[in-house]
Amino acid sequence: MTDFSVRRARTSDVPKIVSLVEPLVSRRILLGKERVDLYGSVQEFRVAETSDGGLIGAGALHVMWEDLGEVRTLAVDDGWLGHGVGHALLEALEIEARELGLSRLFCLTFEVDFFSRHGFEDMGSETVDPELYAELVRSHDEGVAEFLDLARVKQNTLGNTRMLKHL
Ligand SMILES: CC(=O)SCCNC(=O)CCNC(=O)[C@H](O)C(C)(C)COP(=O)(O)OP(=O)(O)OC[C@H]1O[C@@H](n2cnc3c(N)ncnc32)[C@H](O)[C@@H]1OP(=O)(O)O
Repeated sequence: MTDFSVRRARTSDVPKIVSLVEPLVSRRILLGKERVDLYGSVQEFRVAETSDGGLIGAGALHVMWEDLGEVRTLAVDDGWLGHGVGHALLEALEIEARELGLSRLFCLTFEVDFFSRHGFEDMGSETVDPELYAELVRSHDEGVAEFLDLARVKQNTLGNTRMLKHL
C-alpha cells in the first residue's frame, strides 16, 4: 500500500485530477477550477501515482510574488489517506518553491492539523505591508484575493484557515 511515487503532472492527468477533486469541490472543501484553467496551470501540478499508474493524489504550487507562493488543490484519494501521500506531495511542492526562490508559502485550508505539522502557522488577521498589498490587489486571481482576505472571497474563506509557512 506504500508503493507510490510523485512526479510532475502531464496534460493526460488533468481528467484524473478533475475526478479526484470533484467530490471535494462539491463538499466545498476545495475551490473548483475549470478544465481549461487546469490545463493552463498543469506545470504547477505534481501528482502521486501507484506503480500500476493509478492517480492517487495531486497538488499545485502557484507563485504569487517574488517571495510568495500558494499551495493549491492538494488532494489525496480517500483510499490512500494517512499513507504519506499528502506529505510526499507537499514536500515536492516545497522543494519546487525553494528552487524558484520563494521564502513564504500560503495555504487556505480546513486541514489545519496536517499543515501545522508541516510548519504552517495560522495567519490570524495578519495582512501584508501596504506596498505589496497595493500590487497584489490588482490581481484577478482568487487565491491572491484569499491571501489578502478580501471581502469578495469571504464566502470561499468561511470556516477555512489562512496559513503561512516560512521556508
Ligand atoms: C491548499 C489546499 O489545497 S488546502 C486543501 C487541503 N486538502 C483538502 O482539504 C482535501 C481533503 N484532504 C486530503 O486530501 C488529505 O487529507 C490531505 C491532502 C490534507 C492529507 O493527505 P494524506 O495523504 O492523508 O496525508 P499524510 O498521509 O501525509 O498525513 C496524514 C497522516 O498520515 C500519517 N502517515 C501515515 N503514513 C505516513 C508516511 N509514510 N509518511 C508521512 N505520514 C504518514 C501522518 O503522520 C499523518 O498522521 P497525523 O494526521 O496523525 O499526523
